[in-house]
Amino acid sequence: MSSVFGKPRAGSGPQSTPLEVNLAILGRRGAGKLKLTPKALCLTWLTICVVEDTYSSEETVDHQPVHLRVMDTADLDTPRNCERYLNWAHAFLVVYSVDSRQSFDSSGSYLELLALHAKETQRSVPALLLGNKLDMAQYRQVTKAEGVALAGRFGCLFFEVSACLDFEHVQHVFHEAVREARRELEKSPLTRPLFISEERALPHQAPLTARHGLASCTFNTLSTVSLKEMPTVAQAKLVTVKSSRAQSKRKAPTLTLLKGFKIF
Ligand SMILES: Nc1nc2c(ncn2[C@@H]2O[C@H](COP(=O)(O)OP(=O)(O)OP(=O)(O)O)[C@@H](O)[C@H]2O)c(=O)[nH]1
Repeated sequence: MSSVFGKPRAGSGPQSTPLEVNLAILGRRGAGKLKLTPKALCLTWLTICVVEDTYSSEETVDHQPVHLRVMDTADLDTPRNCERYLNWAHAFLVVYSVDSRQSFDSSGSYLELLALHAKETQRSVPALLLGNKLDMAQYRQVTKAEGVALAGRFGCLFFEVSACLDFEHVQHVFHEAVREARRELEKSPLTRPLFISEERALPHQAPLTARHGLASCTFNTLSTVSLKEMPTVAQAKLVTVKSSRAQSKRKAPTLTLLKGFKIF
């Protein structure tokens, strides 16, 4: 095992600045995203939950300290309000459940969305396709070959795992995601600020829904709002943002956050 969750290893001294990696987990309801988050996998992991369902931890991957943030998104059946993760993540884990054809179909929509986003922004963000619930293989609705083929179509790595039973393999996948993100960051070292944008589409851009049949996604918000309008601390103000996870799970419609502060 190349690292210990939550415990920086000997050798990752304070002199080395951790690499910051944001990882978003996408997938249909019930695919196992929450189960896959290290919070669910390892109770000793030091998690800081500031934005609902975004977790962070100090990791060591290939002897390099990494500050890893994981966003467990909560779309219902199709991609929604995507800009909150499209512009935030350095890598994506697209998850389906091997015992659910519907979740596999949704993972195709997510990969399509990511490909469109990469095309529109001219920025490639790595994605990994993950077939979860391998322990349910006797109820398979999706073959491994189909997973391999879908991943091949979008040029992403593919894994089958069981979030319930195989912690080490899941951890390996997270580390692969970090490696993929690191490769991209080395090519283009501009790191994106963690920023919660208000859900507001600019009037001159048609939403993705209209153009590509995907649910309520706009690609433009952060690139125009956060990068140009990132306020100084003195200008920071309270804003209310929607949390789809809160809406779907905890029935709380909104979260109030301090806009302008680096959250972690
Ligand atoms: N057998 C099995 N069940 C799993 C596995 N991963 C998740 N589950 C179960 O599948 C159900 C859904 O898992 P979640 O992690 O909540 O799925 P989610 O994608 O976060 O779903 P939403 O929160 O609705 O978006 C739960 O009952 C989990 O216990 C797995 O690897 N094997």
